[in-house]
Amino acid sequence: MNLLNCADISFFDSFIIMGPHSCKDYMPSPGMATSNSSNSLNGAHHYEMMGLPSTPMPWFGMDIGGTLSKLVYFEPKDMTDDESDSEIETLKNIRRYLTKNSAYGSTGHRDIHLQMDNVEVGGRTGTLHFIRFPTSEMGNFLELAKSKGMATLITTVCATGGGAYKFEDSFRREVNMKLAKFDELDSLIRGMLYVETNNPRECYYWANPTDSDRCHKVAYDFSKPYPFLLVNIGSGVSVLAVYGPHDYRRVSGTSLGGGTFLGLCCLLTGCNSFEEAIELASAGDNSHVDKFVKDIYGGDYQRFGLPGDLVASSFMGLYSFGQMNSKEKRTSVSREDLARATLVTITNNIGSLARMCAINEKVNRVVFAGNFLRVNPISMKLLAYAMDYWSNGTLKALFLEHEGYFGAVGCLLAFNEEVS
Ligand SMILES: Nc1ncnc2c1ncn2[C@@H]1O[C@H](COP(=O)(O)OP(=O)(O)O)[C@@H](O)[C@H]1O
Ligand SMILES: CC(C)(COP(=O)(O)O)[C@@H](O)C(=O)NCCC(=O)O
Repeated sequence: MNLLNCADISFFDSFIIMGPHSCKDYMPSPGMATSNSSNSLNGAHHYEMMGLPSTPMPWFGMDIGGTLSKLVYFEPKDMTDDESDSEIETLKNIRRYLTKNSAYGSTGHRDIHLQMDNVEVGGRTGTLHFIRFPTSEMGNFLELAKSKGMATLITTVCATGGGAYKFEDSFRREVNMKLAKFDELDSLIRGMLYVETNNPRECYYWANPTDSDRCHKVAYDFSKPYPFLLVNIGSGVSVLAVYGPHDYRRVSGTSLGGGTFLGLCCLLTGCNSFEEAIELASAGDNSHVDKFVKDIYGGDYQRFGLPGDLVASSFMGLYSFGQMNSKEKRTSVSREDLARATLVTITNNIGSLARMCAINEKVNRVVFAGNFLRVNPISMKLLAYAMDYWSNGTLKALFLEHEGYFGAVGCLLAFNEEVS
């Protein structure tokens, strides 16, 4: 298993043991570090005694998506001396382990730049930490948990995303852990509204998106958010029309999403990761691959307002007869160009769907979220331009710093509200 090495086992041990409610149910297995546990108050009991909300620490929210699992960890910072003294050693170890490291094995990462300090969750003040790992590692994660004797533990973790359903039986079977499941789109909206409210620079737009010298991010005041369209670009794409905190509809979606980009890009270029795919695309030129309106019309298609530099047909440039025949052109095109063309194709298609949905729903703000936009300014700028251009300036594309983490935050909040 790649996700974990020996040093990391404590992270996942900790995670499995210490989901919400776990202190109450926690039974240490032989050999575990529990030096203080015998004479410590358990979490739930302790908080009740202190008059604090009864959800025991640690607090995790997990969003198990089609590609990535997102884990949000709340680190309390308002602990009294009494509370600190009586905290069991395992909890201290978890906090230390999670907050001192930024990488967990070769595929687990903490996005330190996204950390949110001094936020309030469930009546407590603390820090939110943002961690992700590939969902493809989940089987190994459970395997490891089992091999560590976790099956004897009874604990509950709040979870959302398709994986909360898909892996529910495996969690119960392998580690005897219950998942408190929350709907992913409810969680997405709840988390997004919470993070946006708590981070003044969360929401932004791209000014001058087509001018590389003048293009820059500008903070956007999203304090009066409704109505808006929320386009979540994960493995696939969901489009939600949001009219209030609990009032929304899933109006559309497409299977051509972030997963499609990554899959096609790996096939076409031989790349092996999202980061590599984006790096290739950044150095590529889709005009070597796509066919433009001007390639067909010799200029603009004026009657219907299609500019000559609009892609008329994605990837078709590879097969057209210009100076070279198609076979030569195919072999002369670079991996970078193919990656760029794939990125542009997927992004434009999502932009087009978003625009149609916005018109249908009569909204003028389109918020894009999801990890497809991670380290991906090319797509953000394309979406920003497309929304603006095709709406004659009436539609605004907005983006969010915490891109793919809202579902995990939302289910953490929902769980705490439900319990307290
Ligand atoms: N490190 C990464 N590994 C894989 N995909 C990534 C990574 N970073 C960004 N992505 C992109 O994000 C998409 C997944 O987005 P996410 O919002 O996490 O969706 P899901 O919930 O379906 O996993 C991938 O399909 C890919 O396009
Ligand atoms: C099924 C999903 C909600 C799962 O969410 P994801 O893990 O992709 O973030 C999403 O992939 C989706 O909306 N797909 C598009 C399906 C469609 O409308 O064609």
